[in-house]
Amino acid sequence: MTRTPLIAGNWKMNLTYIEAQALLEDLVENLKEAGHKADAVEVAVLPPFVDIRTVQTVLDGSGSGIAFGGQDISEHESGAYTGEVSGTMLKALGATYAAVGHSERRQYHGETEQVTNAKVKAALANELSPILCVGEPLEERKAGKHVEYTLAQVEGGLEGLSAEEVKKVVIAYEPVWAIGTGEVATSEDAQEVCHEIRDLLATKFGDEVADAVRVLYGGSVKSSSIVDLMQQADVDGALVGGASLKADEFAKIATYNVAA
Ligand SMILES: O=C[C@H](O)COP(=O)(O)O
Repeated sequence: MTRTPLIAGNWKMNLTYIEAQALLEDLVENLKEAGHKADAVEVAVLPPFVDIRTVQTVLDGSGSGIAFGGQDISEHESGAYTGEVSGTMLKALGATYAAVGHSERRQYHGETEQVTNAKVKAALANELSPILCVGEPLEERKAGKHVEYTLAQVEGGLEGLSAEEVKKVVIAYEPVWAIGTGEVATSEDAQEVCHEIRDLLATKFGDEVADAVRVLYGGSVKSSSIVDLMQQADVDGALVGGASLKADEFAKIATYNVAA
């Protein structure tokens, strides 16, 4: 099984819909100039909810093959949940992905393992691929417990899913200490944990599932670090924050495989 690499840009709480349109138009152009082949490396963006309609309009008919998704999804299907956005709403816009359990959601919005698991299920129920984010804070890494901590999050996020459902999930390993800090985990650090995640998937869901699931690395990824990361056997792409806000830099990351 050959996994198609995925380079996903998480815009976080940045860009008005007008800025989003300009960035995306630049990105489409930069990817074209850099020789991006959508069937070799998949590119996706995760805009703020209010930008998604604009993103859909720019991408529709652009021929870029860029996918998009939500940075979050409600665990509920519909109803009196003020401020929430449902899987049905995202799907209706043509979204492919929904990020779930990002460390910023866990940290600033108190999202528990149970909520994360319910959101993974809500995404799958709406034919969206969840990007399940996991990763340890600095204390856990210092204590040498980073693998244990991260695998517990993977198990929690996938609780109650069938093997067929797990195949549709993308897992993003994002050590919290490397997010937005400029501190990139070494490619060996990324490989160690991504490999353990794949091992866990094999044990729990079988080799076919472990072979199919894409495991990304996230945390201060830049064009200068992507090539080494992508050379690791179990790293299938990147979840990019800050660097996805610059069209030329993000296009460079997404075309790491194109000879200069
Ligand atoms: O979702 C993306 C990650 O939080 C990484 O963000 P960063 O590339 O700004 O460190």
